[in-house]
Amino acid sequence: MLDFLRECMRKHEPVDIGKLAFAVALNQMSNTCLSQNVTSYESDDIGGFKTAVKTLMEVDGKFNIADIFPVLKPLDPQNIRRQAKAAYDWFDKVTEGFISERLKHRESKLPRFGDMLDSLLDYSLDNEADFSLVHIKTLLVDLFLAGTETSSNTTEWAMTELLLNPDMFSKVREEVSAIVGEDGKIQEAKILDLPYLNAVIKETMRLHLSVPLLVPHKTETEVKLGDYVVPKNTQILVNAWAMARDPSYWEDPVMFKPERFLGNEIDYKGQHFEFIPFGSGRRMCPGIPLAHRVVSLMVASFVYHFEWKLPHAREDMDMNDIFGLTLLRATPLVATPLPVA
Ligand code: HEM
Repeated sequence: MLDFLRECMRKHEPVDIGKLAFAVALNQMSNTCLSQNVTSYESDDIGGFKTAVKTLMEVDGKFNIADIFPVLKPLDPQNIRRQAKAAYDWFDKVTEGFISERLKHRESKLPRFGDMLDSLLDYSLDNEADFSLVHIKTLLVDLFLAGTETSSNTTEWAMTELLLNPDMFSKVREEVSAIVGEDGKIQEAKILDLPYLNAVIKETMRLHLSVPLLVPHKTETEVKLGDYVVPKNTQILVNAWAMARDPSYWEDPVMFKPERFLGNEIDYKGQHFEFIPFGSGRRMCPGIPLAHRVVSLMVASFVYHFEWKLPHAREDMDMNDIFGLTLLRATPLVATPLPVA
């Protein structure tokens, strides 16, 4: 990532920060699962991944009239099922390719990668009836979907706020400088110990909640909640976005103020219900440690290694978002990296 940004700096080329963060988050995930990069920033549409993820986040977040009138289901009047199917088919094909490539590699008796895919295949060999290649494929697709746009989107919003607030940008840089080793590299192991950076990430997740209504849940039994009785099989949407802006919990709720997270214990691990960007309870996000690390490292790297020039005045920054399962910036954040003075 840094080499690419230095090249852009040399050529005075602007960078689509969200797209770059998406490519980095995707490769980070593919390296964990498959020990390989699956894309690069230059590749068109991030090798097809970006469109597939975007389509699924858009259609999964749409109000589907067929949920209210099931008789309409076969007609798919909003084209939701057809679009989702095309994107899932694309993902299935790509993921099947990764798995069959690995199976060939294992047959050839070359050294193992020892990564997540190898572990899943080992487990599947011993438990084929319960855990087949289809399960592995589904799990990989889930991880690629759940762990890419969420992380890149949070990074893009954090950078948007920092570029709009130069004092905050400088504070983050100053803090990160303290954990740069003699080789000039940010020491990853120390990245989570930076209180101000941490506060910036939390405040970004509060104000620009990546998954505003969390993932839809369904009651397995009838549930009593206060004075309400929720029948079995009801679809539940939790408006975490509204909770994170509720003025009875937050002072100046629509202002970006990382300081609100300094000197207190409020975090996103599902115990502070006014702030649940990763959900809460049994089905909350299992990717929190990874997400926190990846987003922190990207933001720290962008801020520490470069100055950034926007193509417009700060006041002209478009702060609108597009609603879907994830809350994306309506206008991609584009800026040109410059050398640090
Ligand atoms: C900033 C980044 C991320 C955000 C904001 C985020 C947010 C969420 C949210 C809100 C949910 C639904 C929770 C609920 O409905 O109660 C979820 C589920 C999930 N997330 Fe994340 N996530 C992020 C990154 C990741 C990463 C990096 C991974 C992969 C390692 C991941 C894997 C998952 C999975 C597998 C689920 C489904 C869990 C289940 O249904 O049991 N997420 N995430």
